[in-house]
Amino acid sequence: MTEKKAITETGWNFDNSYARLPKSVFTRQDPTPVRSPKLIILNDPLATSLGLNVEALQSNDGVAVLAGNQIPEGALPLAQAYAGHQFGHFTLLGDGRALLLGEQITPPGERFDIQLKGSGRTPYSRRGDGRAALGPMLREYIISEAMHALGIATTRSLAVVTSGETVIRETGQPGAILTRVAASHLRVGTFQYVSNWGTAQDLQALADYTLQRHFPEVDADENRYLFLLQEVIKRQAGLIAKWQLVGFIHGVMNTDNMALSGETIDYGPCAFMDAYDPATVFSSIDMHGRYAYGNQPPIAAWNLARFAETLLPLLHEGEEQAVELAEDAISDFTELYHRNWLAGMRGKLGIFNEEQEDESLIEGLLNMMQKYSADYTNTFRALTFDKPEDTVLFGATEFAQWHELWQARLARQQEPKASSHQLMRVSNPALIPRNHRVEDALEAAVKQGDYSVMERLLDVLSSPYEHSPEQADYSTLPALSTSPYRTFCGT
Ligand SMILES: Nc1ncnc2c1ncn2[C@@H]1O[C@H](COP(=O)(O)OP(=O)(O)OP(=O)(O)O)[C@@H](O)[C@H]1O
Repeated sequence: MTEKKAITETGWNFDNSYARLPKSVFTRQDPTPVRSPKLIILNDPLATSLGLNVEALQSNDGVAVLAGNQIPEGALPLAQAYAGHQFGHFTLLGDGRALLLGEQITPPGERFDIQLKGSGRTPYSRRGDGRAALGPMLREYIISEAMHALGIATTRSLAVVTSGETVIRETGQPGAILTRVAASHLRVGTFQYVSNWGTAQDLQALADYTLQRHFPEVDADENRYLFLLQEVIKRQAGLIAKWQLVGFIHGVMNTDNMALSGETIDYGPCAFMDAYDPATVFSSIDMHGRYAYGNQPPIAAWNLARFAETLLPLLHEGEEQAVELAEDAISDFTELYHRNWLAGMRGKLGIFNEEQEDESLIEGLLNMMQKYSADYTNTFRALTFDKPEDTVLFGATEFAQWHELWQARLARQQEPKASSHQLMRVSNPALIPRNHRVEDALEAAVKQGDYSVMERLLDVLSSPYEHSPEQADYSTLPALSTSPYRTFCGT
């Protein structure tokens, strides 16, 4: 299927399978060249794993590709069409400031989307300028790479280049382009677009493409499209559980930001929770807490129901039967999610086997953490190292009781204490990208052109489970502030 392409010195080896889909799902569009591209950061390990040559990528020609000023051989830039429910309201969207160059075929034959974000206007730009500012692109770079290091499926960041141009947001900001790497950029919103504006054939072609790309193991004898729905549900159940387990708040779980691959996508207003509180919201535009930490699982189910709706004509020719199949699949999400979450929580508490009361043990801890505003990450870390005195819970009567119950629970399993400790070490990160640390890194980078703060932060975030003394500084909490931390849809 993959055409043979000449491999350039940089190692780019493009195919563009998306361009073989019906024309209604994309528009061919070249990037708009920028004035003077400058490489700010390059992800060397990721580049190498993609089969790219780091030195060649850093050369003028290499950077020109990352800026959209040159199109490498075999690439066929295009803007993807998609729609989406944004805060519940259905809207026509599409890549308004991003272009898919194609898929890099790595030496072992894997396929990854290479997308430039901030590469100029497209037919889907609406009133936008098609550009991105340096701060939000570096923020996406930092947090997506931190998520990857935490072991959470995510789009990756290959590079950020500045454009030498100013973009106007509230003030003038340095313009930048992020190179995003993804298993694909197929979203729930891609299906919503085709379901609304494409033909039945377009929808089937898109579903077949998605199956081939992400679920090639589909059995010829089964209902392929039901399988697609069930597999997407499974991946999301696993993904959202992982978000909850590390306290990640996506912030803008619109249907256009749910990737069918099961990767986390769109790092605009996301942030990690400090003190445990299910009502935590960081996004400045999320007035009613639709995307609060505790709402993420039901919102994922809601988004998946929108996905299922698009598949109805493919699930069964009878409408009633199709709806029944879709409803059954969607109703599995809650149970699947819960199973993933519970398994992860057991790991965070060093528990290997299953007991009926585990859930109430976990809830007991979370309730106390909420009551005393205990830091989510640091509480689990303190328990990992058996240092309850490091938490604000220490001293509370209910904590002493809970601790006793927990210790008794650990004593009831066969595994020795050392094994529990080891399980907790690999289940509880010492480090998350703390909001104040990310802000400090961005401020130094954008305001002073000093990238050293960000580089050091990226370095420690690359091994979040290491629990080394050198990292200790990065797990301290921000100074108390009267105004809560706020994020903005990154532009
Ligand atoms: N400056 C801009 N110019 C044109 N379109 C834009 C601009 N900023 C955002 N958009 C478009 O608005 C929509 C919502 O934006 P949002 O910030 O959620 O996405 P994004 O961060 O640009 O993209 P992605 O979801 O791919 O990470 C998207 O369709 C996006 O392409």
